[in-house]
Amino acid sequence: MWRVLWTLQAREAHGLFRSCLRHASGAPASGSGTTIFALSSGQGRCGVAVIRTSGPASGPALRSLTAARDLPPARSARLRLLHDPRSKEPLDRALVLWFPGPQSFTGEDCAEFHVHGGPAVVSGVLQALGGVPGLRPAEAGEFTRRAFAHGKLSLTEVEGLADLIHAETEAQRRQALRQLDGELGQLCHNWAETLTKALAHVEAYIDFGEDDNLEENVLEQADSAVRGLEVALGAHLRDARRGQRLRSGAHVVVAGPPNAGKSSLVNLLSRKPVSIVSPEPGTTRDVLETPVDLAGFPVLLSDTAGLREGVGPVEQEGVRRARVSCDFLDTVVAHVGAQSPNGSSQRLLLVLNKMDLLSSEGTDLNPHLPPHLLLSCLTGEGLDGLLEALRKELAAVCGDPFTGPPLLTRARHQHHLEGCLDALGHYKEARDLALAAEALRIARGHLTHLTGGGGTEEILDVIFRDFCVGK
Ligand SMILES: Nc1nc2c(ncn2[C@@H]2O[C@H](COP(=O)(O)OP(=O)(O)OP(=O)(O)O)[C@@H](O)[C@H]2O)c(=O)[nH]1
Repeated sequence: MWRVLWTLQAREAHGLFRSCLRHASGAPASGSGTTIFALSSGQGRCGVAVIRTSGPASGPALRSLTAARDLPPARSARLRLLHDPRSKEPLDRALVLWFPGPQSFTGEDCAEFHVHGGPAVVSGVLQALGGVPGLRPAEAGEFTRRAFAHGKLSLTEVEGLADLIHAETEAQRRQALRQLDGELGQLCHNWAETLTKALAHVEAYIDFGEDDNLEENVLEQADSAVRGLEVALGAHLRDARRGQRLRSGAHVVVAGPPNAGKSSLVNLLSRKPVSIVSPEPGTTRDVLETPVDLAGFPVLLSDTAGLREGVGPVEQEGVRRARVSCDFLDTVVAHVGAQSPNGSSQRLLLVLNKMDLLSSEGTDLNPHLPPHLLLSCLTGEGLDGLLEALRKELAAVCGDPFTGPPLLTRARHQHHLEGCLDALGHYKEARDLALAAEALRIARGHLTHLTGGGGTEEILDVIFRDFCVGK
């Protein structure tokens, strides 16, 4: 009796999860409603431009522009002459594709027109589509929103897709792709299933506590599942800000004494003349920031004024700003020169520049220096070693998207995991089983919300705002 009860609950939970996904955006669950169209490739002159449609009038639109009675075979490219259905004006010779729903990106009937990428061709085809009854231009992110509404993507996958479109470095791309592949969503789904089982155990005990047919130790099994989940959530929350840093970029500050070669290093790492380099000490007076891709990680690199005392008010202000930069959270400080920057509690890489000026025996190096790297900005010697050391520091600060577990990439994820953990705490403290079961339901609700179930319109609006028209 107990096993049957559990199976039903697990199925119900799964069905509920899928229907929450469908209803979360308020969009229709089937291919009814309007048909949208947009240029899905980038703006501007290009070899090939892709125009997509999604919705029930996709088939009629495709037939109309190709002046054909039949649609091309599903998911197979065909070369067709496109016409404006109203003026009969030929527009282009293009590849067309037909994706009948639900086996399409959005889950609806979709068509694609791969046209030559000249602005006149693109605008001609868009105008022709605008003249087909039932079609209207798509809004930003509307294709993806429809995919979400039809359960084709979970919310974490939608976020992964948005991140992939915006990814500028290899590590960002890797993290986004993993999220788009559903790793984070799957993890949450597994955790939610663990809670569904634990909840089923508790409810079974409430209903059939004294029943001989009830499996033994059901409450202990629920307790042990909750303990395991607490450990797993705790581990992810300890890493919580890494994934967010990987999305937004880590901060690397180059600090040190005047004339050490800080600006030379910033220019070398960013491969552009960001800062003025001069033999005169005290050249850099302010904090100069530039975004760079360091070993695949997105980084905001800061050049700073040389740290020294007894200088005029302007340079003193520069020194103060340099120290403030070093004190930012999540900062890696590449300190060029022999002393540690005062007051910095951040991760520190000590780099000794101008190694080309050292004697070949290295006898002019202080033997009591802490661990350091040698570099010459002039010759480039030691640069590979510095980049590798920075890669390791950044992987520690941002998480490693190549080998590590799926990262939490948004404050929203952190919020729901904290809420889930909090509810598990209430479960343990609950004085009766009904309250314990309710705490498990709340905990599971947080995980469901994380992947998009029961999401509110406002959250969806924020997430879909990241998309461009045509995606
Ligand atoms: N020989 C040698 N000279 C270097 C090297 N790196 C930088 N320099 C020179 O050192 C001088 C100072 O370089 P900067 O990069 O302006 O030094 P800085 O630390 O930014 O200086 P401040 O603005 O005073 O803080 C310049 O003349 C550079 O050409 C190096 O590796 N070897």
